[in-house]
Amino acid sequence: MFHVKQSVKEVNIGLNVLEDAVALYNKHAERLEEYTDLLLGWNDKINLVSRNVSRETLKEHIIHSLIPAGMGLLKSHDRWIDTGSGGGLPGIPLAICEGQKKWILNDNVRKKMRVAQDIIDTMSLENCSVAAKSISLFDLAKGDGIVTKHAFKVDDLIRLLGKKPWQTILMWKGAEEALKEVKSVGKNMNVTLYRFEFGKMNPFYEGKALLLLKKK
Ligand SMILES: C[S@@+](CC[C@H](N)C(=O)[O-])C[C@H]1O[C@@H](n2cnc3c(N)ncnc32)[C@H](O)[C@@H]1O
Repeated sequence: MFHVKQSVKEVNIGLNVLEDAVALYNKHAERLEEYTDLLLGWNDKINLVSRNVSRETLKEHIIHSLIPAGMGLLKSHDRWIDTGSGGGLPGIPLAICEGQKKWILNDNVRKKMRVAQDIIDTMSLENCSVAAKSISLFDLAKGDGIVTKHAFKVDDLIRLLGKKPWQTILMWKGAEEALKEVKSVGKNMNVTLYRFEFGKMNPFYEGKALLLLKKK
């Protein structure tokens, strides 16, 4: 069968973007560290992030979650669904730092969403709620944007969304897997890959990227 290749706009993202995310972290450090404490406490009981994750690595995950805020990529929607959220990444850090927007954490594992709800209640995060079900069963509204960090293959997520009125999907992914996976998606969307080029001093980000899908 003849396949027309999905065209992908590739953009290299420099260190200034990481510096912006670190500055955003520092601005909200107290609340983000409160979240870190709660997540570390729960992670001993339920596997939310990798077992025995250090506080330092968790800080990297949180800064990683904040990167699109500094890039202005969240401006397009007032409500975002974080699907495959697990322990609340990237949704909870974004809800803390982007307080004027609404955030819904979604995961199909109920016990993870019970933890997320407990964190939301403990922190009184009023712009954040949970939906414990498969994203395929979530009632997506027309103006909703979707964020998802290392949770789905591109075509799986698009298949799970089916005929829902999605417009923007922002995925935290490995750059090469993203390029491979995006080949099989339809031509009815604009695709941009933002590669993190933060240098050897920041090995956590090596090979990582943000993939932005926008329906035409
Ligand atoms: C690898 S974890 C990623 C967690 C988090 N985003 C992070 O970066 O730490 C993937 C998550 O996707 C969830 N998941 C898998 N299929 C799903 C579906 N159909 N709907 C919602 N969540 C799903 C899993 O339960 C799991 O918690």
